[in-house]
Amino acid sequence: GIEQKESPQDLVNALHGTFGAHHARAVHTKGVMVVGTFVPAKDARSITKASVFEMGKLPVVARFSLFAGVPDIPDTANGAAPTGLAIKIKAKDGTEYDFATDQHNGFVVATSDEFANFLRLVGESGPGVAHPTPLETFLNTHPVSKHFVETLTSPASYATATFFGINSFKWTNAAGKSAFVRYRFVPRAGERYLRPEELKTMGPNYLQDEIVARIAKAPVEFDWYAQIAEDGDKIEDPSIAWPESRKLVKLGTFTFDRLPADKDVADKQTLFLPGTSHPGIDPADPMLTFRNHTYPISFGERQ
Ligand code: HEM
Repeated sequence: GIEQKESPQDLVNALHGTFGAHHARAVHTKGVMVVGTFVPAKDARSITKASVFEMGKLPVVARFSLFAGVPDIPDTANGAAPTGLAIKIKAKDGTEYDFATDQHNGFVVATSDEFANFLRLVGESGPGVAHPTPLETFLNTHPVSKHFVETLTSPASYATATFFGINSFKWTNAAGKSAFVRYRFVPRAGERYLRPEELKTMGPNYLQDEIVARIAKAPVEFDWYAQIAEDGDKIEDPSIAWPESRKLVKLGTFTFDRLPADKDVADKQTLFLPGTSHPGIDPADPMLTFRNHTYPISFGERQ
């Protein structure tokens, strides 16, 4: 495995150090919750024995969010991207299947230790700091991270972005055959992102307001796919995307059709744990296990 110097609490502290201390999510703080259903696709069972794919239609809660750990950040600000989509499927046996994904195919760095370092550099490179800032110096020697920040996009709507699971899982089917997979959630509405000059014309809550208005008129749908790794694809390095030529297996469809009855209660009480094991589904990237230890710390601090 990969050695970790920084603990989950260190990462929560690093997030607060960069974005500010408050009693809300340490990152992806500004968000909007939606409610709906999941319907599995039949091909899912060819690659996993997970029972969630045998239960028919199931209830789902989900949350769209901006990246930054800043509660009132404008949807148009630097730090809003990459936006996130977290989903929880509530299975009939009480099991919860959770995902927390974002808009960029590939993480900004490879490990949780590097993420702590990156967050501190962002914190040291705010307005008024002389150029090159510590962050600029880092980016000039780290092409993968530089590519990440230079290729961030702003969706026209939360319903028109593709969201990526980024970290790898090992899936095992009923015959005992395993494959490494990464998730993606593809909008039925089609992808659309804003040009910088379009983004400038948008209001500070444009994403949040638009998704609420859209769902009031018609359901918002995403298809869930597993991208299947081939030999040589990086399993433990989430900063390296797998080639687009890799096979995609459709796993099912999410339909978000309303808001939760009490949105503030739902937001506060919901914790997504994206690195949980289930029969047929095992985390294969140490960052997933790390995330499962980190999110509950932030959850505890925001109760
Ligand atoms: C070492 C790496 C990471 C750390 C330390 C980290 C940390 C956190 C923390 C502390 C939260 C707040 C949890 C809560 O209060 O409920 C959070 C939320 C979130 N993270 Fe991460 N994260 C990491 C990697 C990732 C990656 C790779 C993705 C995308 C694939 C991601 C997507 C999200 C999303 C979408 C949320 C919001 C969940 C919600 O709406 O409740 N994170 N993260």
